[in-house]
Amino acid sequence: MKILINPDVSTWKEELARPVFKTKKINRIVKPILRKVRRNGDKALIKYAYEFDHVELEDLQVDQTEIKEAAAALPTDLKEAILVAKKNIERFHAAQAQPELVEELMPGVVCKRKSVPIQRVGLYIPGGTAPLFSTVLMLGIPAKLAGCKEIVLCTPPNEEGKIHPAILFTADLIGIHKIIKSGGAQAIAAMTFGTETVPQVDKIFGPGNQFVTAAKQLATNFGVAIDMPAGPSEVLVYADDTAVPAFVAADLLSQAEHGVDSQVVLVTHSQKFAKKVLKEIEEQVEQLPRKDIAKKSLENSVAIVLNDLKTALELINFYAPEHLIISVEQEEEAVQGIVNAGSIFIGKYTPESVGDYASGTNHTLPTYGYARNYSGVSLDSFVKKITYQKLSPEGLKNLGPTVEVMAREELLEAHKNAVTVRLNYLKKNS
Ligand SMILES: NC(=O)c1ccc[n+]([C@@H]2O[C@H](COP(=O)([O-])OP(=O)(O)OC[C@H]3O[C@@H](n4cnc5c(N)ncnc54)[C@H](O)[C@@H]3O)[C@@H](O)[C@H]2O)c1
Ligand SMILES: N[C@H](CO)Cc1c[nH]c[nH+]1
Ligand SMILES: [Zn+2]
Repeated sequence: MKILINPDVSTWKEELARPVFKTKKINRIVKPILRKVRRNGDKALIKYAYEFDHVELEDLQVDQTEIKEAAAALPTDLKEAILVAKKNIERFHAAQAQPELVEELMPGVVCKRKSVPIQRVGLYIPGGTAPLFSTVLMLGIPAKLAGCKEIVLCTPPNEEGKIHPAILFTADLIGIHKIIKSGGAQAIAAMTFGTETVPQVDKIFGPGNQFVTAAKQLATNFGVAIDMPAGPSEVLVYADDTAVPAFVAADLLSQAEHGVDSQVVLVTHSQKFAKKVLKEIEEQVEQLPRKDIAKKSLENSVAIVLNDLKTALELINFYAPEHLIISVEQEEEAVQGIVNAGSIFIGKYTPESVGDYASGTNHTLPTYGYARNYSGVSLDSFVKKITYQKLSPEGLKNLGPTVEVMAREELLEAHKNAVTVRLNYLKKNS
């Protein structure tokens, strides 16, 4: 991890570039996968499980016995932890529900807006290098709260053709019963087109590696919606001398261990502090089971020393991190100055990992700088908002002339007539 001192604004883009494969290169791999799954359905999923997950699958769907065995295999403390996390996530997401909106805008003109669940949703749970059962909570809970009718979950199997028991236990706890042993771009393709075993869905959710993220983006060409591009994890820590270097190092490593393509950034005001953090990282990383992954992603990472809060805020908003930790004396000013971030962790006692698991917020968040224009997953992501309007005869008399004039000016006579025939009818019959 290199240290940069007051880099010029013109260099920020290059210095903070995320370590991504070129879209063209990734699409060359992913497009044929989509095509083959569309054409060959389950057969293609089985073939790709062999090629990428090194397993010969007989059945793609997890059966009830596997789910029961999973519950029995989990230690009690883990089950209890999952229940605590579930409670917080459920409460925070249930509180996001918006009541039906009704407004009478003119006498007799009533408009409404109501949230309606997206009927068929697909949840992708990463499982390549770590079994992210916490993501089952993050996606399954809002899907259930929203009232989605059909929920399918896809996740890659291990080399024995099994899914991690914590994923199965959590899915069962939430009430998701269609669990498919398929990962990567092929799983996204299956939920996009449907196969013999995997139902076609209306919207696909979930983070994943670059193949998954690219497949999700391509899937939108085939009528399916996606939550957002949620790719390799990242964190930016903004810390001054009041922060604890050991805490900051631990936070940076917590996201660096996700994948070799993760990126972590430290923004601070003194080179001395940056050096202390780097020294801590060097020591702490050696203790990690995933140190090889973490070390690789540290190569993509950077510590930036900037003179003042204003420049720091400019850089953070430019980078638009997935996760932002703020551990500085001018905490409130810093928090208020942020306009681009997926989720913000405030103060030295708020590690990013609480949000990953159990604080209640959602951990499926926009990466690659998409925090500039996307929100993280929430209850809202699982609903559509339908609007309604109803006019009484009085309402039509009040509003009709306005519409007639506007339609006339747009040269759309049929639009105007739809109002005029009714107004004439009302005149004749009143
Ligand atoms: N942004 C977020 O909210 C968020 C949340 C959790 C995790 N993540 C990220 O999710 C990612 C999880 O990645 P992962 O790899 O561990 O699991 P994954 O489940 O996303 O991907 C594993 C699958 O990738 C496919 N694959 C692997 N190599 C391939 C190749 N060469 N060609 C084609 N397909 C290939 C295989 O099908 C495999 O099953 C990490 O990058 C992590 O940072 C992000
Ligand atoms: N940090 C990831 C989101 O970028 C989520 C996660 C799951 N488990 C641990 N972390
Ligand atoms: Zn994490």
